[in-house]
Amino acid sequence: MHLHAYLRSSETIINLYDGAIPFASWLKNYFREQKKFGSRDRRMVGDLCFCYYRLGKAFEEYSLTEQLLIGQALCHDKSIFIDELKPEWSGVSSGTLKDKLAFLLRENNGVVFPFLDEVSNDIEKDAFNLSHLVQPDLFLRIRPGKKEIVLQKIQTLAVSFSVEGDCLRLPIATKIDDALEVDKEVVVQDKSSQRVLNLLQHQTSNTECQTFSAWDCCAASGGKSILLHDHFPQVQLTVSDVRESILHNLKTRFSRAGIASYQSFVADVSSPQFHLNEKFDLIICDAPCSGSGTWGRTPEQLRFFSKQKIEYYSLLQKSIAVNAGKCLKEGGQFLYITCSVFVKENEDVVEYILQQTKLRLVKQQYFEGYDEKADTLFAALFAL
Ligand SMILES: C[S@@+](CC[C@H](N)C(=O)[O-])C[C@H]1O[C@@H](n2cnc3c(N)ncnc32)[C@H](O)[C@@H]1O
Repeated sequence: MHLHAYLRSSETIINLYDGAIPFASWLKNYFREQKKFGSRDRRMVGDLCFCYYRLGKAFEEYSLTEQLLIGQALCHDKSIFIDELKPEWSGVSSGTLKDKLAFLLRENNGVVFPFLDEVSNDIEKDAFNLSHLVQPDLFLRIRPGKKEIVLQKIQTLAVSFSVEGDCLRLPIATKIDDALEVDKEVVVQDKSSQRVLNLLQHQTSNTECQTFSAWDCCAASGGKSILLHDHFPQVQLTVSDVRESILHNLKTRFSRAGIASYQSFVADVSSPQFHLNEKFDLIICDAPCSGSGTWGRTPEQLRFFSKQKIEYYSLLQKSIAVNAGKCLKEGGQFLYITCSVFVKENEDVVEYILQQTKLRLVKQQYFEGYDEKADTLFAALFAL
């Protein structure tokens, strides 16, 4: 395909996509139906679209074609589109992101993240804003006892990688499924997500050899539960989620991960009718959220997320956290987690929990990923 044809195809796609499902899944389906795109075409068009979404609404007054080109200029050091169609911009390609933005935006203020006023003051806003122009990396967590075999296998992939403890960083498009046994040897888990239970570790050091009970009340497909199990294999685990279908995924993953002993149930923990007879030593409340700390991976959200939804999530998080908190044993710990950077979903929820329950705040912090091509998470540890 010709460069102009790539641009036209990307424009068609952007005009068709409505934000209802993640763009990556939508695009996969689109390409499956449109047989004319070869693998190079898919790569080129996909890249044009993703770089366009990374701009958020910062260049809205420009035409779609211009925005596609600006996306290339900002998100890549070198792009064939710039070399061929905008050679006058080539000079800025090697500058810093800030320089590039200043050159391309002229009068505009350089804000690609649309809700900076909602972002916590603990987040370095300039760096966070600019991070959306950079594609995050792929992170794997190496499971206990698997490091040697994983590192051997990873060499066969012939890709650049780095390892920090159990955290393996790879280029985003690395195909790992053929080389590694996902969930058995490694878990696909962002770097910040891998660190989030560290808040807990020193708190639970006295239970390290004893069994203790834990409830992951918004378990989804079990990312945090597998992490917890790997930190504390003696844990007596209970998992639940409002979606039965996601618990099926969890069961499949648990079976691959070798976790056989656990309880599971479906429950809407936000409901006023929610009640559980059991109490736990540890509750992990990885609440549904805007995901605003992960939009580097889903940049279409910079355009499609509506601000009213922040309030919706905040209310949901408050009711889930307060209801779940009632199931904590005296002396137990409650870990509230989101992958959001918004005050209303984090600090405000913490305040609400303190007002509405007997929980004490031990520590709260952001796990920042915006300087290192990773996600940003928030976690608050409470004790009773
Ligand atoms: C951020 S995800 C959890 C991710 C998971 N802990 C992990 O590490 O893979 C939030 C989960 O909360 C669930 N959820 C949403 N509303 C809920 C509710 N009212 N009660 C219980 N779970 C809920 C969603 O279905 C979703 O799977």
